[in-house]
Amino acid sequence: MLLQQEPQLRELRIFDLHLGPWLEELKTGPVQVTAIQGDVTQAHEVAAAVAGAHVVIHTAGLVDVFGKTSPETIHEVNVQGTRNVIEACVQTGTRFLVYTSSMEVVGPNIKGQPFYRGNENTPYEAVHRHPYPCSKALAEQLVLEANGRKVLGGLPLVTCALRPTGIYGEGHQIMRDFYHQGLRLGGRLFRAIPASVEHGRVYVGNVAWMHVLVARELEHRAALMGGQVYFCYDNSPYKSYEDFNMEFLGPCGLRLVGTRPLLPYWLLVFLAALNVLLQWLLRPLLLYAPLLNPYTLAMANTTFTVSTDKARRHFGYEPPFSWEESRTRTIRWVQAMEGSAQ
Ligand SMILES: NC(=O)c1ccc[n+]([C@@H]2O[C@H](COP(=O)([O-])OP(=O)(O)OC[C@H]3O[C@@H](n4cnc5c(N)ncnc54)[C@H](O)[C@@H]3O)[C@@H](O)[C@H]2O)c1
Ligand SMILES: CC(C)[C@@H](O)CC[C@@H](C)[C@H]1CC[C@H]2[C@@H]3[C@H](O)C=C4C[C@@H](O)CC[C@]4(C)[C@H]3CC[C@]12C
Repeated sequence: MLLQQEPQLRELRIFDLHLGPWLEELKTGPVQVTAIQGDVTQAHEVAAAVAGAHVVIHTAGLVDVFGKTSPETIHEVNVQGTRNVIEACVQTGTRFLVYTSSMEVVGPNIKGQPFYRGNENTPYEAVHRHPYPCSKALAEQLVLEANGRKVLGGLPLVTCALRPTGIYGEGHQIMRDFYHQGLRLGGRLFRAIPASVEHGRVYVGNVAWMHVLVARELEHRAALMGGQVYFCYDNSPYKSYEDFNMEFLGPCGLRLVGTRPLLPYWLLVFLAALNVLLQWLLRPLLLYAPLLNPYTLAMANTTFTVSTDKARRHFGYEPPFSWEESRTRTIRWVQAMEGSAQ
C-alpha cells in the first residue's frame, strides 16, 4: 500500500525475521524496495536497518495467545524489540515512529468488564495478566513516553500508536484455523459464545491505510498527533466473534450450529482448563495449541467494541475499504484457500 499510495516514497525497507517470496513482487516498480532479514530483538540489526530512514512503521510482533511461545519470548520480541526500535531512531536520527499497538492494551481486562462502543478517552480499568496484552501495553507505553526525546541531530522524536481491534482479511491465520476446523467437522462450527457478545473487528486494508496516513501526516501534525493513540476502526459491523467470522466462512460452505451456545459456560471453562493441562503434558512431545483456552474464552466472551472518529478528526482518516468490499475480499481469500484445501 505504501508503494501504491505514497508519492513521496523513495525507498521501502522491510525488516522481518521471515522474508517471503512475495517480497520479490514488490521490486518491480520505480521505488527501491530493500528486504532485510533481521531480528527486532537484536539492537544492532535494528539500528543498521533504521539508519537513514525518515519514518519507521514498527509492526513486528509475536501475536500469541495460544501458548505457542514462552512469556519471556513474547516480552523479548514485543517489549525489548520495541525498545530497540526506539533507541535505533534516537541513535540514527529518525524522527518519526508509528507503532502498531492493539485494542488489548485497553482490554478486555481480567475482570471481564465490557468495553461497549468506547473510544480513546473512555474510562476503563486496563488490568492484564496474560503475557501478550502485558507486552503490548508495555511497548505502547515505551513508544508514547519516547515522544519528544532528542534524536541524533537534536530534533525531537515524534511517536504515535495505533490500536487495531481484531484484524480480519487476507492472510488471517486464525480465520484459516477456524475454516480448517469447520472442514474437519463436516462443514460445521458449533456456537460457543452468545450472539449478544459484540467484538470489534477491522479490515486489514483499512488498518494498513491508517498506518500509511499516519506515517505521512505525523511530520506536519506533530504537535497534535505526537504521543497520541488512535483506535483502528472502519464500518465493519458489530457482531460476536463467531457470527462475524461466519460472514466469510458461511459463503464458503460452513454452517454455525446453534442460535445460542451449545455447551454451558462452566463446561467451556473446564474444557479450556483441560486444554491448558494437555498443552503442558504434551509439550515434551508436540505443540498442542488449540483455539480454546481460558484466555481466548474470556476474550471471546467479553464485549469489546469501539466507536470513535479521533483518527478522522486528527489526520483525516476515512476507511478506503467499505464493509462490502472488505467482506468480498476476505471471502475471495477464503475461497482461494478452499481451492487449495480440496
Ligand atoms: N492480528 C490482529 O488481530 C491484531 C490486532 C491488533 C494489533 N495487532 C498487531 O499487529 C502487528 C502485526 O501482527 P499480525 O496480526 O499481522 O501478525 P503477523 O504474525 O502476521 O505479523 C507479525 C510480523 O512480525 C514478524 N516478527 C515476529 N518476530 C519478529 C522478530 N523477532 N524480529 C523481526 N520480525 C519479527 C513476523 O515474521 C511477522 O511478519 C503486531 O504488532 C500485533 O500485535 C494484531
Ligand atoms: C473457541 C471459542 C471460544 C472461540 O470463540 C475463541 C475465539 C478466540 C480465538 C478469539 C476471540 C477474540 C480474539 C482476539 C481479538 O480479536 C483481539 C486480539 C488482539 C490482537 O492484538 C491479537 C489477536 C487477538 C488476541 C484475537 C485472538 C483470537 C481471539 C482470542
